[in-house]
Amino acid sequence: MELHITPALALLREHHLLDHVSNLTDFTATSVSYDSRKVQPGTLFFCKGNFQPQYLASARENGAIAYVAEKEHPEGGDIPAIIVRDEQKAMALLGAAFYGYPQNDLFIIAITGTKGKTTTAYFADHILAKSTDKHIALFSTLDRVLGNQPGDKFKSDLTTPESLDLFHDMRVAVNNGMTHLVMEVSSQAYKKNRIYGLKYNVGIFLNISPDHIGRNEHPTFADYLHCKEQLLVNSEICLINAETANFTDVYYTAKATTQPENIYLFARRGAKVKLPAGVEVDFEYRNDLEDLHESEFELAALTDRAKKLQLDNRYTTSVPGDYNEGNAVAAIIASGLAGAKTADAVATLDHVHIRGRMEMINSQHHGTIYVDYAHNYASLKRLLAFLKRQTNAGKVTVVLGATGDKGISRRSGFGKALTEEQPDEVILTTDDPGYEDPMKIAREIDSYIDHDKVSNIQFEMDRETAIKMAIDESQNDDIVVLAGKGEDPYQKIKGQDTPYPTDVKIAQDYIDQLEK
Ligand SMILES: CC(=O)N[C@H]1[C@@H](OP(=O)(O)OP(=O)(O)OC[C@H]2O[C@@H](n3ccc(=O)[nH]c3=O)[C@H](O)[C@@H]2O)O[C@H](CO)[C@@H](O)[C@@H]1O[C@H](C)C(=O)N[C@@H](C)C(=O)N[C@H](CCC(=O)O)C(=O)O
Ligand SMILES: Nc1ncnc2c1ncn2[C@@H]1O[C@H](COP(=O)(O)OP(=O)(O)OP(=O)(O)O)[C@@H](O)[C@H]1O
Repeated sequence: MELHITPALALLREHHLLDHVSNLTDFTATSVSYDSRKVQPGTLFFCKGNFQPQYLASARENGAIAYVAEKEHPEGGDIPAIIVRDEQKAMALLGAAFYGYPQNDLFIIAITGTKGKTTTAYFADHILAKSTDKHIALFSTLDRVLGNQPGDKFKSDLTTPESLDLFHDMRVAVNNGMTHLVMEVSSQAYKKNRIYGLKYNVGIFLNISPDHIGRNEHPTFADYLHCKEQLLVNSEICLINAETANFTDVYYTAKATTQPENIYLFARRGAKVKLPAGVEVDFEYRNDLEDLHESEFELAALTDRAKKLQLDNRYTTSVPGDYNEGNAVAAIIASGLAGAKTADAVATLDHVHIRGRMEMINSQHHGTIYVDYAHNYASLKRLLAFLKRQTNAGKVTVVLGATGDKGISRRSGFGKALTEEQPDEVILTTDDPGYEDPMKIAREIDSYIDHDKVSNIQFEMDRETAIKMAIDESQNDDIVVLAGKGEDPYQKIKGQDTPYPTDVKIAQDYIDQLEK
């Protein structure tokens, strides 16, 4: 891989990003990096984010051949300085060019939404693994999978990687023979222009509700919505959940750049959807059976173009929860648009397992324990509403805390969801308190709970003890929900990722100990 200065400057000019160049020489970069510690001779270095000038000095020492920045830095010495109007945009464009536009060799399904991205991504990944004979790459919050060898799979640090990492990983996937990619797209990725210029074959918009609003994330809900909608602007085919909040706004954003015949809508049968005149729902689904272990639903095409995909069928998913039916439907349709057949979905959706999403631990005498990543109002509300509908379920106990230093609105959100859904017992505990006092966070959540509706509330700041308390107090048909942490093997405390065994391990070990 390489990038010559002439096409690099032409690309930046074309996008109106080039301000000026100093110390111009003829060079070809043989590496690109935004991290001075990874610079090697021949690297084009990007000064981005919380950049410190000394990083540029050390990049030069390590052999940087030129740098891209929003202003000149004396530490750059006499190497070429490419001064741009937007560093992140420039980095994304030059990154794609350096890695030879790997996106052109992939059918890309991109997924956004406040909730359900990871679940939908795993559903689509399973369907497409079958239909493409495992030529499918996955960029998710949990894992990044670039091929089928053991070394091609690793844990993700970000939901949507930094642009240079994104295009690098796409290139590796293409070189590994992958033909399709399923990727989650976070609103931050648009905010930070990590995916500037990237186009998708199919873009899925699942839902939106207030989240990720605050310091270091989005200043307002409008900004959050705007960032999420950029996914549709960049998609050749748009697939939208007609039940999403802000639907009209979302639909017209899609329509601004996509012909209406390439915008597909789906909704649950009977859902109250408000569509603009002349716009129809293309697919509807209806639940046939839901229980605590799986969901069975029927998908039906309503419009002629939807019928052409031949996806009408009854499907079973192994991840319970009515909201996961919507996620599965999105995955089935998107995969169908990528060439998968209904049989590929039927054969795969009933054995998808996603770490930290409705992970179920069965016990003989202490009910069923669910570990679920529900960590805001929308997800906790949907989860508890689903569990409440299971008529054979006994007492429901919820163990949860809220993160410190960010997502402050989640505290009132939890209080609201608990008040509305009224579990029998709540144990407030610790969940990534950061620099805050977990007891203070717990008291704040408690202050938003209506105690006339939910009266059995306990405080136990040691999460392991809280989980054991919930299990001790449950029996037979009872349900214990361990919410918020999902599969995290750490607690974020005072800037450190403090090792934590995971909710699943604690619960499973304790059940094993109680029932051996
Ligand atoms: C606010 C934000 O987007 N921050 C991201 C950003 O940080 P940054 O650019 O400021 O980088 P930094 O780590 O402070 O360092 C500054 C620069 O100096 C460089 N450096 C640093 C040290 C050194 O010795 N030499 C050197 O060159 C670094 O490589 C970097 O280029 O770029 C980093 C990667 O280069 C990310 O890890 C970091 O994400 C932080 C950790 C983060 O938590 N981001 C969250 C908010 C996020 O993006 N989340 C979304 C999901 C949430 C959603 O759904 O919206 C996600 O996509 O994961
Ligand atoms: N469509 C949905 N609507 C509401 N809640 C959902 C939906 N899908 C999943 N959830 C809930 O949200 C939690 C997180 O799901 P998932 O990881 O699929 O979403 P995500 O969009 O990737 O989340 P995040 O951005 O927080 O990583 C699940 O554990 C579940 O409780």
